[in-house]
Amino acid sequence: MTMKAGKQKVEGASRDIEKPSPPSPPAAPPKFLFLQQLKEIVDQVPSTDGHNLFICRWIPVTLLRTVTAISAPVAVMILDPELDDLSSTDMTVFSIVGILNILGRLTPFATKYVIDEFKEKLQGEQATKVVEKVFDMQHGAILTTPTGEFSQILSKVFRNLDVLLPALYGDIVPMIIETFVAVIFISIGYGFIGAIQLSLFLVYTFLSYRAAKAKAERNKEFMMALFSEWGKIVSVAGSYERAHFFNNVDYEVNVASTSFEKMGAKIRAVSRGENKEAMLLQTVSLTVTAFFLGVVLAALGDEVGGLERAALAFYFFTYIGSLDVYALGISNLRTGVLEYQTFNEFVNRRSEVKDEEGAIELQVKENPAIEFENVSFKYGDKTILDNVSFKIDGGGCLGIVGSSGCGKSTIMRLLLRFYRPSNGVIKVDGVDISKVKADSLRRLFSVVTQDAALQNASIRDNIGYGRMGSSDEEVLAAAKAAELHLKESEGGGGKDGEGEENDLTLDKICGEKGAKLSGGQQQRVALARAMLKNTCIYLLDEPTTGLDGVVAKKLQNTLNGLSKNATTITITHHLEDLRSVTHILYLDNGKIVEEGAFEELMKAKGVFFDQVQARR
Ligand SMILES: Nc1ncnc2c1ncn2[C@@H]1O[C@H](COP(=O)(O)OP(=O)(O)OP(=O)(O)O)[C@@H](O)[C@H]1O
Repeated sequence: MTMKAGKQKVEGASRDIEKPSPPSPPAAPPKFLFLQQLKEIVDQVPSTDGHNLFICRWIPVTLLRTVTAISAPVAVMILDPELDDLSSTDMTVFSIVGILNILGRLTPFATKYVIDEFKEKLQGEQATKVVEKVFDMQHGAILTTPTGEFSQILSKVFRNLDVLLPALYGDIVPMIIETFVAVIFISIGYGFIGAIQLSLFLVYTFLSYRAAKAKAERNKEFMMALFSEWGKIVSVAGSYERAHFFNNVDYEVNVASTSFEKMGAKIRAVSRGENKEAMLLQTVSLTVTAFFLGVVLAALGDEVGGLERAALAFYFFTYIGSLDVYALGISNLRTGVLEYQTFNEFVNRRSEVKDEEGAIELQVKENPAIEFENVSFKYGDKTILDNVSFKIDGGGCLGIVGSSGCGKSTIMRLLLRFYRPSNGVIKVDGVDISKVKADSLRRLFSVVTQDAALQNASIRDNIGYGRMGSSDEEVLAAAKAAELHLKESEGGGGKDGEGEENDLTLDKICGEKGAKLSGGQQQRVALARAMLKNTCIYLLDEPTTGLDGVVAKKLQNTLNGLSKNATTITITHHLEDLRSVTHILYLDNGKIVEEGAFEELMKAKGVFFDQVQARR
């Protein structure tokens, strides 16, 4: 590969001065957000496997509940019986009403059973959607969220359906159906009483909703505190070695116990507030509703007989009992929707680098060229890359060096399109990467980063992750290429470094984040994974970190050999490793301050030369 001198810009002459954009005012919450979110949740239901069966079971159970609830007053209204002269028809109908009322007591259990079975399916589906959303999030947002906080958010949305579905399908919708059916019958039989019942129901619903909203807002406050405090508590597990290295066990315990205390204080504050407002509002409105219905019954005209009065009283008595459960359902629904909203706020920090409309598949026939044209990038207001331009011809090998934090890895992230440059264009094989499908772009890269990011699975699975469905022979060949000698490999293997025996096999479990392997072994598994993918662009960010000298040297030879078959970018602090690369960029403060081949830079006796000398 040859670097074209004319294309290389050491310093951009016409650099855009990027001013921080003024903070935008907070967006007003959309109107009827609750209903929108509820619709979003309910809309998911029909897509769920088993939905039709659920509806088939739920409808009869709900109808039974409605029929049961209104059976007594409707029977009396239709039959108009005389208390001291009951006919055999009256007796039969009243027996049926009695049986219905006994069955009616069982409907909450039946509803729960029907919902539970369906909920499991929906939870499974929703969990999948949740994880898909996570992979659609902003790179920075996901990386900077503590694991403990993240796990809380995920578990909350999963548990959320436990509350939400029974509230909606078990308490609220059946109560609304029951009320409207009852109001129709009672209006037919007693005129104004139906209208009064409907008005009281609507007012009660409104007040319960307000109480539920206040409670949910407080719960949200609690939830946010819980997420971040829980994140701190969970991080204690990861502090084991650090705490002992620095004799800071007391400090770590204190961090966790302070978080527990803060959570406890939040719980107390939330429940105190709840008692004061929400519960008071709900209790008062229930009492007022009961009182008015009582007054209405007492005010019925003389033409309404004792049996009718008793049937109506019985109905309103049980109805008021159901109202209490209904209010609890509203409260649970409001909380459930708010939790869903909180989760959405988290995952909706979507990647800004989505595929554009009409994005094309990037297809390359041979090793592609890579080009940065006047690329600038900021994290927030902080400029990380400032007008960077370079080009690697197809099959070329570029080394990127520079002080820590100068923006080397950022170049890699921009190339993989995790972020969008604030200025400039990045091209792969001559195509602007913002115009292509991200999947087709990423398919071209084999990546090794400083963090091996291993799964808690076998070495076979970890290497095989590079190309799913690979055979053991292919996995072993990749391991060998990465200087990871497994026992199953040809010639006995099982040797590390200068021939030290190891116990590595394909079945060896790597542990959480590779904890059961040494740092160097983790790094070689990560390399083998990339080598198994074996694509036309290799991105190597400190690929020999953590390796002993002999293995590092062998591996470096292998990596140097890669450049014959791929376009390669190597980021490293080991400057001597860059002797064979075709071109080196020296970055400082987001700018290219020196560039050229190794020997050219040594002759120039600039910063690169100083760094090489300092390391000798
Ligand atoms: N997600 C992020 N949000 C905000 N700033 C970030 C983020 N990631 C990195 N940075 C900042 O961007 C700058 C460049 O980071 P980058 O990882 O590119 O450095 P680097 O040159 O690869 O460093 P090193 O050699 O230490 O790996 C650093 O100052 C870092 O603090």
